[in-house]
Amino acid sequence: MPVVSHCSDRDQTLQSAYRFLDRRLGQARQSHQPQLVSLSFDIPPVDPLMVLARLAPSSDRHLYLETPAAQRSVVGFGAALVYETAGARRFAQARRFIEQWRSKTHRYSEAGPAAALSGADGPRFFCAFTFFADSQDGETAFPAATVVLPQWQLVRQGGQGVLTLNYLVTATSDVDTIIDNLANQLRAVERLGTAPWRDPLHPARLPVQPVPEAGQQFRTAVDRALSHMTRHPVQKIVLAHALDWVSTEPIQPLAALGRLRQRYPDCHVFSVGQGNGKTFMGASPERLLSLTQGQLITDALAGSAPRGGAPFQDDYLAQGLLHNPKERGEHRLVVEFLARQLRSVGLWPQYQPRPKVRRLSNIQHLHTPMRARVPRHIHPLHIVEALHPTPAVAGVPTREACDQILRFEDFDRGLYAAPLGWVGANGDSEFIVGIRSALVADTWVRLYAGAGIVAGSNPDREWAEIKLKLRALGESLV
Ligand SMILES: C=C(O[C@H]1C=CC=C(C(=O)O)[C@@H]1O)C(=O)O
Repeated sequence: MPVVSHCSDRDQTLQSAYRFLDRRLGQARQSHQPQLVSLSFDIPPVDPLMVLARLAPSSDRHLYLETPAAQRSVVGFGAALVYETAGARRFAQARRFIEQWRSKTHRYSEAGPAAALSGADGPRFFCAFTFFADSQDGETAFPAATVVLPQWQLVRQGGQGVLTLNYLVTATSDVDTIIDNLANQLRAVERLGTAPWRDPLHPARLPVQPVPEAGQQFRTAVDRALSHMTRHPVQKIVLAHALDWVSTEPIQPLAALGRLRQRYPDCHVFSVGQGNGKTFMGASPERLLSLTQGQLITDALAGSAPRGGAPFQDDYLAQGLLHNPKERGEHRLVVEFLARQLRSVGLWPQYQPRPKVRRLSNIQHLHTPMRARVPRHIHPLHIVEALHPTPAVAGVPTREACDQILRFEDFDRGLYAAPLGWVGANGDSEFIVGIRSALVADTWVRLYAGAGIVAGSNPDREWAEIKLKLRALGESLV
């Protein structure tokens, strides 16, 4: 994948981008094969929500992923390539699709050397997987595996921004039009400035949110799961609850994302949509995989306690969490699973023997970050496949726990608790687990929350945890 030229003056750059595209057009005509191009340019570090608000047509596919505390974001819209599949081989098929195109991409980069070094330029293949390999009832409208190479992709890392145009040049492509569109987009991005996006129409209101019903159904499911565990060798089942709710006014996904990133700056705020009016969004504390220049980090996150009203209460609850054998056991199952799965793909995970407490605005969790060096020949999706679903969202053993989830839950998980992220041109990659999430379609919303059930779990306390999670999300949506 050769990278061509670096020059500073924009007009000059557009001219050389023109010549570059014209050569690809010649190749497409000669070979009768479409040529995938990816052109990257330095831009100011624009706010990704501003991009979604001002530049992305609502009928376009999009993916947005931001970690506010790290000042890192990626947003993409439109589609140069789309691949959808389902079934047990979906990760392998997605991997093959990405590799087939990644190796053939013609790259042009006017982004500076820092962008190249940090992998901010070049194509990023966005991926969304559902929890189960085959969708259960189709109501969530997302295929079991989707790979999209967005037409427009904006990466922000600290004070640096890069715009990338991905485009499939065919024998009938018009290079003048492509360059005009590119020049317009670059101008539009520069006009956005770097001020943070604020929703002018829908400022945060008082927390009016859907009130979860009494939870009898969930508590009964917990009872049944506990009774199943006494009779079968299943150590943990993560049961989730879906709360459907119709608002009096349409939900504004952008305003909700703005509130989520303000309230959960340490989390990974995300949104994905296919341009059909349904948006899956949330703020997940759980990173499935972050791969930067061969260094992998994954989060073991399981075991929860509420936040206290004052620092001393917070510390008291955190100490209780750290010394609670049930919560520690639940956490240990995740650590052991991740370590085993990483080893199964040839990696050597490093981690501290004792978890830390990770505090979010509304809840605290036991957390063990795990690291490993990843050789170049191991594909990020190979690791994603080995790790999904972790016992933080499924249970132990995985297969049996998933069977019980299908028995006890009465809704399709869709993208909830499943891997969502991207694979970059240089092998870097990032995937989060889509928890603390909601599916939004105009006035309709489905909120998801789950809790790990192990021997000793108390149905009332698990329901309290579910309510806490649902309320936090519901408050951000309206
Ligand atoms: C499945 C969810 O959370 C998981 C992640 C962290 C802590 C969890 C817990 O303590 O139960 C859950 O395993 C969810 O929030 O929907």
